[in-house]
Amino acid sequence: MKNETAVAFTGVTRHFGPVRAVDGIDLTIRRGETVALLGRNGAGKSTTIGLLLGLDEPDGGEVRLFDDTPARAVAAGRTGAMLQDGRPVPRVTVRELVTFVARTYPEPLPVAEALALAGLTELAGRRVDRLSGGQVQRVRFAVALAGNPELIVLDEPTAALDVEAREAFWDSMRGYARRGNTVLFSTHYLEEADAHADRIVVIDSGRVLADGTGEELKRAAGGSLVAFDLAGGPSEGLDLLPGVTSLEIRGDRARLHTDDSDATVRALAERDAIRGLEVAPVSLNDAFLTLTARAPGAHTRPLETTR
Ligand SMILES: Nc1ncnc2c1ncn2[C@@H]1O[C@H](COP(=O)(O)OP(=O)(O)OP(=O)(O)O)[C@@H](O)[C@H]1O
Repeated sequence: MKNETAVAFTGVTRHFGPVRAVDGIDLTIRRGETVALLGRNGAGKSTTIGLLLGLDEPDGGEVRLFDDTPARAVAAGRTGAMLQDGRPVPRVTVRELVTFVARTYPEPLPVAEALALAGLTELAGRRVDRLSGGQVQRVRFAVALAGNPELIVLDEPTAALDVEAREAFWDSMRGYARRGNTVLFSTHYLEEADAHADRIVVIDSGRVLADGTGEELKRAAGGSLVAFDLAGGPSEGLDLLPGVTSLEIRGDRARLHTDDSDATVRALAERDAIRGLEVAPVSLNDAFLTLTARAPGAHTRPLETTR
């Protein structure tokens, strides 16, 4: 039977002196999934990606790509990558560059197809050093696709792109994913992770804090936010109301995180504490902050590992 696992991290660690850049990561990505690696600066995303691509070796644990070593999977063209480095662009045309790279792989994608997937057909004859930032990023995407990889790894692919270029980029990425391929991308942008990934893996301090869909993450971080005016009333006991997971008082306004907003609102109504009542689902932004705020030093259990 065909192995359904594209990426497998088992107990992977990578320390740089006292810095635990990757601190015991277990992660499995199935073929065909689009996964976002979400974390703030220094969370360990790039180190994780470097280990995944065999650019660096773990101190402990094991990384497997398609049940093989990362180095062999990359050399065979099964994995393509777009990393953060800003190499100077050569004075060749887009088509020449992609053709050159494609020839280094055993079973490359036809160049016209790589160009089309990256949205570069019209720009194929243009010199690479005469392109805009967004266009250069698409060239880098085409280069990553050249070997016809089953898995593509993108380290903050849309950093420094404007909204339009970003949308164009994600369109290309989805086109590639729709062919049944696997995508792993890292980002600081919560909205991007939610909009473009089937699954979000939140990492902080080199550990997986949460793993699930955007919806699951929001639920795990406390499903809804219920806010109301205290209007001089007491705040004691609010944190003990049904469903409430945390309480925050800002001036005269109370904000309750709850995983059962109906029960919380009923209890507030009984206390006659519903002035200026507002009930909203937790935004992914709030969920992310809640998750990472729990992080410092603590060995937080992954909140949702359902696969
Ligand atoms: N070669 C290295 N030598 C020493 N420390 C390193 C090295 N590479 C990474 N680190 C440290 O490991 C931690 C994780 O870094 P990493 O680059 O993986 O984070 P990141 O999540 O990719 O951050 P960013 O979003 O800023 O790119 C950081 O504290 C970083 O300073």
